[in-house]
Amino acid sequence: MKAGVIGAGAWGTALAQLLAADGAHVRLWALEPEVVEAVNRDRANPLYLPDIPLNAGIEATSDMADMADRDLLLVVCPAQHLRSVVAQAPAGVPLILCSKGIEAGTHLLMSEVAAQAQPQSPIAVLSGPTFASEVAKGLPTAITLACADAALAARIAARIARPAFRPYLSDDVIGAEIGGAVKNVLAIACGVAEGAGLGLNARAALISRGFAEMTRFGLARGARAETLAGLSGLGDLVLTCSSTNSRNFSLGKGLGEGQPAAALLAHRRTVAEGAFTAPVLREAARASGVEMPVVEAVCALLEDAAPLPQVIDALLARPIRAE
Ligand SMILES: NC(=O)c1ccc[n+]([C@@H]2O[C@H](COP(=O)([O-])OP(=O)(O)OC[C@H]3O[C@@H](n4cnc5c(N)ncnc54)[C@H](O)[C@@H]3O)[C@@H](O)[C@H]2O)c1
Ligand SMILES: O=P(O)(O)OC[C@H](O)CO
Repeated sequence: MKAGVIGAGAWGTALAQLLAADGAHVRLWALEPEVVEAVNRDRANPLYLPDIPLNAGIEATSDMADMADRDLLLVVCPAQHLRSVVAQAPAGVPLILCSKGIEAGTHLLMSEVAAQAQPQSPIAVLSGPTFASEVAKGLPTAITLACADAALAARIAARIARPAFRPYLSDDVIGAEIGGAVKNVLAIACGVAEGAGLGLNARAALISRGFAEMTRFGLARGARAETLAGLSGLGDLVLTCSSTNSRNFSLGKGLGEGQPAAALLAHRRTVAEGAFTAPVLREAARASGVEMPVVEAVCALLEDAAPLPQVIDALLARPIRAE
């Protein structure tokens, strides 16, 4: 299968590197002409994945028409741009969605957005605990590959699996997507706990109670509990809530240190998806009557709606209830 990767940020570049590791030709679509030039001329992407020499089989382009001969397209743009990006992709080619988020306004998951933007294209989702730089360096990684069509999932798995990159198959596309979207918001919360010096007990509480929120929301949207407890849910939650390698965790750390959200978000080149997902998730959860107090707290901090001590007090003062 001839693979194309749409989006040359950290994750798209790392996936292109993975796919080209065996000498295969991989075409990488980048928005920025300087990224195309750097990949083709210098075998590097200093803007988004610095210090990683890229494989010779990666050919960058900024022309989406160059993706027309691909058998498989990995879509790796920020979630809020996925609709417009997928609409430009060639029709009918299987799309593997790697973005993590929920679309603002529609509350749709990426697979639902892609199905509207490219109704002829089969869809799969690739999601799990995967820091781009580690995958690009060939460090061991396991990930969920979710697809309603088991035969297509097997074909994709055969194309993307490597000795140190191990996909686990699932037919629960919605569950895989909800885990990836919600964990980014919870990682902001854990970053806040770190930045504010609240301690590791607080972080563990946020991970566990955050996971309860993810599960409530996921079940309400038709996800399966075992998917949420797998790589794309709990696995990614644990990864992203424990390291400043996570952009979402780092954003939260800044908030916890008292820096204003607007300053932290202004002029960012890289994407902290949780900042975009949080208000959409709050809206979607409220609309379906799902309680998500940690998500509500993250929104309050991102919107500068209340000072940090007040947000923490409000979380701690919630009524005692059964776990
Ligand atoms: N970085 C990771 O480790 C990682 C791992 C798994 C999943 N993801 C997900 O992959 C997606 C992409 O993240 P990333 O880390 O590769 O990005 P990044 O933060 O490294 O780079 C930002 C990307 O956004 C693109 N972009 C900016 N404006 C755009 C527009 N108008 N239209 C299309 N693209 C635009 C840029 O070209 C660039 O590719 C996100 O949803 C993220 O959650 C990232
Ligand atoms: O840097 P983050 O917070 O966007 O996390 C990257 C990946 O989603 C981790 O799986």
